[in-house]
Amino acid sequence: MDVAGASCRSEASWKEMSKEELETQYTPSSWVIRRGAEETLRTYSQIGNEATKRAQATRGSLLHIPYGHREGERLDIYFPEEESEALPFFVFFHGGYWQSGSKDSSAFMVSPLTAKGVAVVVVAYDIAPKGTLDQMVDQVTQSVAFVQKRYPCNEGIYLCGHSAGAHLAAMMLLANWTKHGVTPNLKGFLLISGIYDLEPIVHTSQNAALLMSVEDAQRNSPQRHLEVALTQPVDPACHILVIVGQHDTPEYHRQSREFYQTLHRGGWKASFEELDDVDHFEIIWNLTQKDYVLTQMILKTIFQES
Ligand SMILES: N[C@@H](CC(=O)c1ccccc1NC=O)C(=O)O
Repeated sequence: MDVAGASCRSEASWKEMSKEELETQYTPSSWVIRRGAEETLRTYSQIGNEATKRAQATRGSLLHIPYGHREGERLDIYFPEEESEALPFFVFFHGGYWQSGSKDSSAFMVSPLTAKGVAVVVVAYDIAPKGTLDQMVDQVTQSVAFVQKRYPCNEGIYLCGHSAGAHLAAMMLLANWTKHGVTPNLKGFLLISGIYDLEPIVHTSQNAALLMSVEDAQRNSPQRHLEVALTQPVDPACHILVIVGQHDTPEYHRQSREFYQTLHRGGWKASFEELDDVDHFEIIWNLTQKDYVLTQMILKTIFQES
């Protein structure tokens, strides 16, 4: 199958969907299989809250640290037992369609990662309606620059995001670091159940809070920019894992697959993983478990790379 043809066909496919179908495709909780949609969303918040409380009670941390001048520009850092500044830093951007979620309920992976000597940074950004997509992307860029400036001896910065947070992490592949006066030591990207082309979202109910125009969506779509990018502002040796759950929606599968293909064609060191038998929410809440396949993949990415 010729690749250009494939991407045209799939782009046409969301454009041809009814409003209802598009809405369902961009509602991950409609596709969960083990519990109802509401129970899933409740369980997700509950596990996130509990993991965060546990992380704060059991790990050395620096909480609510400003990385910029605005009130919402804060992050939490959780440390391994043995404190050092020469650590790998795993930086997490939460999901919630750029309009829900918070750092205070997103420290899912702190326990298993800090146990292996990784510092975990959980970033807050101004969600809609307070923040626009452009502002969120700028805030996330600032947060990464902040980590590099504060920990110049870090042993690598690994950016991870979930869903809307994976979009924000992916936008860092296009960031203009010179504007921020620092080049972060980016060693890996873990993009979990993400959205890389924002245009379909404009036509869903999610846009009531986001108020994106088609131009805003296009400007903030890494899928669009990387297809035509001439330069790679991040070291091309940096490993990018594009990950999707078996029970993510077909549109989320398409977006992840196409983003991976674009990275691969662009010469990035990218891989694609579909994780068995997990939905959009379990894929993250399972990160509380040290034996979960994705926890192990993250550790392998951090420790088996030169
Ligand atoms: N309203 C969405 C919620 C959702 O997509 C979501 C919720 C928490 C964390 C991430 C999410 N998805 C993308 O950012 C749903 O019901 O599936």
